[in-house]
Amino acid sequence: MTDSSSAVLHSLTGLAFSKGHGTGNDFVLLADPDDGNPINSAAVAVLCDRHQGIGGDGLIRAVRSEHLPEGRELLALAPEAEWFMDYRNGDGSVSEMCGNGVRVFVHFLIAQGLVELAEGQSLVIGTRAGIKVITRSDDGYAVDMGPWEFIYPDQAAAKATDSVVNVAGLEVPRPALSISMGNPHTVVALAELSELSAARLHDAPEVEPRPVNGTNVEFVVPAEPLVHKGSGHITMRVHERGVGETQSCGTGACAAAAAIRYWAGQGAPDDWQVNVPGGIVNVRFFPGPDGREHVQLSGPATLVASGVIV
Ligand SMILES: N[C@@H](CCC[C@H](N)C(=O)O)C(=O)O
Repeated sequence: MTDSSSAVLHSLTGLAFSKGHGTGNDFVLLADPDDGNPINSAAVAVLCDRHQGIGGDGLIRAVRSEHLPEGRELLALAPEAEWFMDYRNGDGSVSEMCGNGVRVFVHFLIAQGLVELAEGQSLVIGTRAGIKVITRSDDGYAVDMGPWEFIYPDQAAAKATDSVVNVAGLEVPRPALSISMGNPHTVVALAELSELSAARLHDAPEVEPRPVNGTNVEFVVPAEPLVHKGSGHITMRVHERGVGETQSCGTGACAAAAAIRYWAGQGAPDDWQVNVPGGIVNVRFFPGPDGREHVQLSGPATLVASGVIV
């Protein structure tokens, strides 16, 4: 352990944490209702380190919205959004949104006794991508992720793709489509599962043009046939901004389904099953209460451990 990471860990002695995941996308979870332990990026990186810390793709701090400037803005719109998901990537960088994280966050709030939520009930929470409504079901949580958007709407409308991605393991650059789910994504469709396995996602793929704040990159293979029993089926791997390859990415699954559905054209289904290395998540497109098309993400949430930094 380096002197600096050991000093960072030492400064966190006594901090209680939990560890959880959603389809293998794993998080360190901290309950900090009154913002008594604001955490900096160095501490996040040490806690998320898989060899010298607890290990996780990201860190989620549960804090009351009233304590953060971005939370207070949301409270003005939705006073019921008491809890804010303060999400960081494993390298310490801040992201606007995490789709798997939001389910695990709500599961953690319930386990900590900070909220009560029975099956069929919904909770409104704050995130850096706005308020989200989460409904508990018998096997997990369904989240209204809000509308999806093209990052480059003019190019997407004109050419159906707007970017080019180079990744180790695949010989030629691939066309791609960049989609925002509150956070940025660039989706590449591949023809074969063998190509999906060949892609080497240890290092970040090169994306041109690169969205200003970077991007998460999804590689997707549509099933053959694409639609089975009324749902679209796709298989996905992802390289996450600020993390590397992960077992799953909820916002990435939404962006991937949106891109494949857009490319499939009229008649493409609203329901999608997205197979990721860590399991399955489901995506549904539906008319939102604001008149725009919204995306619902559903899947499991699991807590695996709790402990204290020594
Ligand atoms: N794994 C998350 C996305 C986490 C944030 C992402 N790495 C970013 O920087 O935008 C998900 O499940 O959505």
